[in-house]
Amino acid sequence: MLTTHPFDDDKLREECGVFGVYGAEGAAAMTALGLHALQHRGQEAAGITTFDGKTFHSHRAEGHVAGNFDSEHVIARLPGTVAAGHVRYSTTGDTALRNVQPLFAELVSGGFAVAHNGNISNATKLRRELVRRGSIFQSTSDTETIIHLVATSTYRTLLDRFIDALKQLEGAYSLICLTPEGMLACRDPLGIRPLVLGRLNDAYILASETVALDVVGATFLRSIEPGELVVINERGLRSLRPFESFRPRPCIFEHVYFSRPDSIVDGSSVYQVRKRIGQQLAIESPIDADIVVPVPDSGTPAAIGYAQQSGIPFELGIIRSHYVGRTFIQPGDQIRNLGVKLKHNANRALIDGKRIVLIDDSIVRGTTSIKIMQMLRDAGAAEVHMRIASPPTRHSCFYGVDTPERAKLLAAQMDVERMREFIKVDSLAFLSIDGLYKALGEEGRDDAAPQHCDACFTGDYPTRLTDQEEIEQPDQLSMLGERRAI
Ligand SMILES: O=P(O)(O)OC[C@H]1O[C@H](OP(=O)(O)OP(=O)(O)O)[C@H](O)[C@@H]1O
Ligand SMILES: NC(=O)CC[C@H](N)C(=O)O
Ligand code: SF4
Ligand SMILES: [Mg+2]
Repeated sequence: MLTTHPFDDDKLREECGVFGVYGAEGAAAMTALGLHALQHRGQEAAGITTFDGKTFHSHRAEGHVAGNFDSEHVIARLPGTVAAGHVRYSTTGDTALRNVQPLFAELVSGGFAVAHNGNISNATKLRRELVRRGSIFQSTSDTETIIHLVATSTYRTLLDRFIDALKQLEGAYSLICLTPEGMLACRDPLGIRPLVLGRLNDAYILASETVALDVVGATFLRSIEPGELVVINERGLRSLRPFESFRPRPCIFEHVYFSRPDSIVDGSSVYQVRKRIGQQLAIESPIDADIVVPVPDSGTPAAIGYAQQSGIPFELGIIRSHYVGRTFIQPGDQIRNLGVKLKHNANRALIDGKRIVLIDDSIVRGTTSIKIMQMLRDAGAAEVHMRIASPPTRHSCFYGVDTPERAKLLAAQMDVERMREFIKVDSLAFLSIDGLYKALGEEGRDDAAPQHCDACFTGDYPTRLTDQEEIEQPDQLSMLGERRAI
């Protein structure tokens, strides 16, 4: 099976990606392309469901989009002008075929397929109640609770049932659903996870990120607003606001790490924001050095910004192999420990004798930093000053990002000085939380009403975390899988 990250389990990984097409010939092939552009968001599994006006068709598999959706006969088995697709990194429920999305069920209203990016923070509680009332779950995914809530709602129309279901959810969800009555897509009331709308001739396209619109040649229309529900059918697109309105709290980490730099997220170019983050970092934590070196890939735009602001030359002092992770082998511990060395290599000719400013976007467990640091010393670096383009990651994410448990987050265990000693760098500094908001065009963080979710930095979770509050009863979690932890 083709998967990524076999060498670095337990890291802060990506999340999930969703893609939808309404009203285009070859909707499945288009969805495969869209998912390919979203592959960085989830590499455990991929799936596409289509509707041909009468019947739903589905293909779901573990592994990457390429390899599962690149053959003509797979696409030929997915006819229809309407499609929804998903790439997955699990947050609730194990990595098994039964949890691969889109999930599908036959309801009283006909077929219902759902693709979900996010995580429902009261899924265990909802599931327990549903099971008690007779629901028979087919998966261990939080996403399946949505299907059962729609199925068991006492409202008459499918739309009202769907809204009734959404109102019972807590946490983060960008959803694309296929029904015989059309496509339903929505963002949770705080807009924690992204979702954008595009147009390709007469078709509507929905995607987690604008890069997926670009790949099929669609025009970006706008972001789906936090709390917005769109219904797309043969009469066109209708926008509804089923929730009371809140101040949006979109995920700030999309800008730091998750989204592709060529995407526009909530109106901002990810690349430009990352460059501004680097500039801000240079203002906050200057240092005398010979070269600025990024930890590729995601440290690169911030390093460009740091170099431009400080006037210190930018150099590719570390080269990343793009083939690591694309392997058929799941290695044992001994090989796993070689991981970052296989992935990154010091560009010795450049490093030898130099004072280096090393830029990465984040430190999670510290695995990357420790190995890169050793590599730079071995290559003859005179000094290494590490600058991190985000505040210390001290808390787990419960909104669709597969973070390690809190005990494994380096910054949850140590203060910055101890981290510096642990990583063995000459100096270490993180971007301030206000600096991060400044890079996003704000004056700073509005502590009274924060403009983003930034809980992994601040611990300020914007929703209730019902399942976490009840975690003392471990038998509940055993239903949903093993991976959640505080
Ligand atoms: O402290 P750690 O646990 O090592 O995790 C942090 C590292 O993980 C991410 O990179 P990753 O290698 O996943 O992907 P990238 O190539 O997109 O930067 C992130 O950009 C950091 O480099
Ligand atoms: N990372 C995600 O958005 C995952 C979606 C869903 N919670 C799942 O585990 O399948
Ligand atoms: S906790 Fe962090 S990664 Fe998770 S949604 Fe909030 S900002 Fe994003
Ligand atoms: Mg990295």
